[in-house]
Amino acid sequence: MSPMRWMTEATCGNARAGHLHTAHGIVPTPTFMPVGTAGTVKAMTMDAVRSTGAGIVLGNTYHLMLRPGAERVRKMGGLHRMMDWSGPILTDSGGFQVMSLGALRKLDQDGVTFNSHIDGSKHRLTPEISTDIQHALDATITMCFDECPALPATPERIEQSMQLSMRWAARSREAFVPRLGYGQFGIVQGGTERELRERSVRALTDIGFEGYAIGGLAVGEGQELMFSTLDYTTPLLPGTHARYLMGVGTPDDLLGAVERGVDMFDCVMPTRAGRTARAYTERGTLNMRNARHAEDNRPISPHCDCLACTRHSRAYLHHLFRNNEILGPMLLTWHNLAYYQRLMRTIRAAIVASNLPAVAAGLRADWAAGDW
Ligand SMILES: CNc1nc2cc3c(=O)[nH]c(N)nc3c(CC[C@H]3O[C@@H](OC)[C@H](OC)[C@@H]3OC)c2[nH]1
Ligand SMILES: [Zn+2]
Repeated sequence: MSPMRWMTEATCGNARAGHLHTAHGIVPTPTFMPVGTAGTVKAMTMDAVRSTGAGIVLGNTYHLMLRPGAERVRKMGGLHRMMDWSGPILTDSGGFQVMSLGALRKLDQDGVTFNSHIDGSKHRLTPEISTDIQHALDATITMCFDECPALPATPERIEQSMQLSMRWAARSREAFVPRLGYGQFGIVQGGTERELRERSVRALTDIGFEGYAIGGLAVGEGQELMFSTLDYTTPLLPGTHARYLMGVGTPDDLLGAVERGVDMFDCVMPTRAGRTARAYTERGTLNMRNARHAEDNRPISPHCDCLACTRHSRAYLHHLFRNNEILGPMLLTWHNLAYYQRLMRTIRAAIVASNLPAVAAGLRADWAAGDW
């Protein structure tokens, strides 16, 4: 087993197709990583997750340290064992959740003290504590402990926050226990300020990581500002390492970010939409609660091999959601994740065949065409 590394297979413009080699298997990129925040991809068995073709799933330090606790996960054999997932797991470092979930929190130069949103108990996260927790979880990919400032924010606030995150990145790297096939990703910060992004990339590449994430985006800045930030940030990152855009996004976001050189993604949209009756398809999204589906015997998508599309109809999904049946969110989450994985395979094949521009135009035309 060699150290974790990303290998290029093909490029098409700024887009890349490659493979991420890890201790828990090789993952084709571009890849979409289902969110498994508290050690479960909500409403999905891991057999269902595997059937969609997912390569990497996510866990989260913040949620798992509160419940069941990192020490208990370690005693139970680690997250892979508990989740029944032998593939790679990427865990976020918890900083983002503390800022967005933690009821009360106090940020200082050394770390964050916060009260659990579950029972109000007091906790602390620092670069060292977060890195140790991710090690106890046996995460294949560990994320640096960072601070993601809420936008809009003044350039001064973003500069202060980025500098703090870079100091925390160095401490996270110091605390990381290198193991063959395991890796740690640095997280680029700097908001939508070009000069700050450039300084953040330099700080992280001086430290050296197995991969690099672009953080601080998908926090309300909008797609145009996100894409323009990617336009000048991804080319600064080493071409030989995987690039991960955190918290993104819609199918249109994914396509545009792959075109700008991003390899890895995570987003709650397909799973959250699955629980709220929103279906993703090649022709845009559908609200399965809408009465127009009540007697529609067609599958959600004619191109989908998921259980909802091969065994059931739109009318049945409509019925399940109207009756608040548990099977509704199960089937629709499965379908949405299957759609996201199929979309990534389509995009990857286009890069390998060097015809991403034509395929991208076709995808965008279909999304705009509206339902069949
Ligand atoms: C939605 N927009 C969005 N922008 C983000 C930016 C950052 C960032 O700069 N630093 C860190 N550390 N995390 C970020 C995150 C959280 C991703 C996690 O959030 C969890 O999804 C709920 C999931 O945890 C399993 C995922 O794990 C990687 C972001 N999410
Ligand atoms: Zn389907």
